[in-house]
Amino acid sequence: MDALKLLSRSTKSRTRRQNVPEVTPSTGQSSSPQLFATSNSTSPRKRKREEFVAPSSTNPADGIEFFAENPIGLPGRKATLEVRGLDDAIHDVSETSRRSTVPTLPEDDVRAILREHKIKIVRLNPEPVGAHSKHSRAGGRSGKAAKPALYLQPLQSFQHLTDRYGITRKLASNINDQGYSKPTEVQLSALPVLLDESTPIAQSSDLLHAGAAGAIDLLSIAPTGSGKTLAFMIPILHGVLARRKSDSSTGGSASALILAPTKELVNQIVNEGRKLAMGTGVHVTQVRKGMRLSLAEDATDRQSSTGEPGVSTSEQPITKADVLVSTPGLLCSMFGLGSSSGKHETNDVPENWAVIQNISALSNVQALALDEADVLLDPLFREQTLGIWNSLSHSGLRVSLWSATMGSNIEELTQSTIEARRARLDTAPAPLIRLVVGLKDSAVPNIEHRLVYAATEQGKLMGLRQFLHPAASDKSSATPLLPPFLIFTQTIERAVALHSELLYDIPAEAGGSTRIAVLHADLSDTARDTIMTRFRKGEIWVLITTDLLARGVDFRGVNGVVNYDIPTSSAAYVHRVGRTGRAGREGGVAVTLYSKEDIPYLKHVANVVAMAQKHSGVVKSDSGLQPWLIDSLPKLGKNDKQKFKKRGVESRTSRGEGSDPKAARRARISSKSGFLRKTGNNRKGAIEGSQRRALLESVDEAPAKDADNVEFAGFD
Ligand SMILES: Nc1ncnc2c1ncn2[C@@H]1O[C@H](COP(=O)(O)OP(=O)(O)OP(=O)(O)O)[C@@H](O)[C@H]1O
Repeated sequence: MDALKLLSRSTKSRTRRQNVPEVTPSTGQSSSPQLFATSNSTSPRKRKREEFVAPSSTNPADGIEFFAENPIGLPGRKATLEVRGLDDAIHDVSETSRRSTVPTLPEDDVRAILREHKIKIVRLNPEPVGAHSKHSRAGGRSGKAAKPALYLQPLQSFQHLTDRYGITRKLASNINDQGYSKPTEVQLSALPVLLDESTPIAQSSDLLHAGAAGAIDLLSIAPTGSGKTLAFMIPILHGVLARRKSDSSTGGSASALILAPTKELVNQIVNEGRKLAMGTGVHVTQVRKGMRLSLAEDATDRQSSTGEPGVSTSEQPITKADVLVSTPGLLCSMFGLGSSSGKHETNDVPENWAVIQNISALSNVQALALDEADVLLDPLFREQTLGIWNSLSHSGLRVSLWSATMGSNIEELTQSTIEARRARLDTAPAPLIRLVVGLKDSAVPNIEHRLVYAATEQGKLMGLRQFLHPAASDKSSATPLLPPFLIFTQTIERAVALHSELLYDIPAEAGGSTRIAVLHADLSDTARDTIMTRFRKGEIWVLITTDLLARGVDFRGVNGVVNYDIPTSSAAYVHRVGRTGRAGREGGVAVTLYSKEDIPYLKHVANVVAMAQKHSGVVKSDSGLQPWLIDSLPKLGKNDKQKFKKRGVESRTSRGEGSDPKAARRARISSKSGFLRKTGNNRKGAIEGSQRRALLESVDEAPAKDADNVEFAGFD
């Protein structure tokens, strides 16, 4: 059954659909956006009859009832909590009466909920001894001692955002309008950490000393597609509104900054932010070249004398921005931040950076969120990201880092950056919290992984074509790879080559070559935007790309991901395949094609797949991952691993063409075999040779033929 033909069918042809599921991941909503809620969660301990019964003891099969309100009600609590929270004017409600509407769960229940959802929260930096003395230190890097877990009240329902955390009515109704009914794991745990001013950590002595209860720094590691954007966007918008209310003098200048590694992701964050901020008066602004920003009032005088770039001048219109969203590169070029020392490879704070200059337009930034933080702090972006971070001069700056994968080196770098900045600015320490949802560095459990051995490059191409046009005789029980899907290659050149190979594979009646596109960093911004829009609209069915789209980009309806070239690290695999199976949707398929050349590098992928299968409890016979395979795959040494992470399979790069031209030729994406290519080249050479000869002969004859007609042009 050809899935592409099937998609292009008109209403007349309704035959033979038996192989294709009626409901694919691209259609409709998932039943639950939560990844780890089990169907038979029970109350963690027996209770006395009159005692408050935690929602976790209700039948979770009832979906959202898992977090249903206490039906019995305790004295002073409302028995039921309708959606009325969204209609109440929150600011009229006193703190006490607000809190009284939301039951507080006993610690045992909190533990049970966090355990069930596989959430672990710890404080990384120890609480300073004698925090009341002005210069007490936060303790720098964490010691090796085990960190005790923190058990904070989870966000049981989005309605509690107003009732418990004082989110404005408009912001709450915007969340409601997005159709989010139940918080995902990262939301139910991170939102209270970031919003609640009454938690034990928020009340810790160092924070009270800083006069900033509720302010913490956060490292959040949660699976792909688990709703991290909402988890950092709500506190950011809430913070902007709260600051506006308490201090109108800095109005108009950005008080929050979100950094993300790619333009596509920045675009997406801005869209999400704008939907949430609608009607609140908060401006979520994407940084663009040549943009002029307004300043915090206290910085205006300074700026007018220095003529700092990127900020407002009398000739330029000012762009209003409360929340700025940007890639690090764009922001650096806007403010002329940079270094002459080349890429920053170590984990230290860049002392020699041309940094540590105060940027007036960013002097009011009090919240910094790093989305895909491990990439932003990877050597490629590290210098720019740390430069921006260190240039934010507000003493109350709080930072949150978000990703599905984060190594211990990123944790250490975060801690040392926070500590160095604190020492430089002489600010009070704040708790640094680490929140982990699920298993660190693992793929989401709700997608089906397949490893397919294709022997050679041509085998990979044939394998891919098989997915595009599965034979009618293929009775395999495997979930078919239905469009729309993404194909990842190692380099831009390979993406372009694969695109031209597959361009005419989709039948004309299905839309032909318009259904397939390639997206990479060499395209213009407009072309990239157009392709993204067409893919989101469903006009493009197969999108070939590089790792540019591996991170953060949310295409709700993507049914599958094909790793045409093997990803260069386990984190890269986790993120690539995480483009499907988002928000708990079932049915996404991740196929990794590998050739003989890939075998030395396959182990990291095989390990992630094995782990995902173990945790989902589903091992399909056609997954291509037999236990013997994992055992027999070679393990890469540290140096080779780093080299592979940086360059990928060398024969697929331009460097490989120089070092091993034969291997590079073999690695070329082409459906023709080496023999056919050689014969073709010989024939082409012969034709060119005969054309050249014919041309020479005609040139020799020409003067004789045309001698009579030629004008005399004088002697040279
Ligand atoms: N509470 C919720 N209920 C249902 N859907 C949600 C909820 N929160 C977020 N989503 C949806 O989940 C999808 C993934 O969200 P998001 O892009 O924020 O994930 P992410 O964790 O940032 O993923 P990645 O690690 O790939 O960047 C989006 O389509 C979003 O609209």
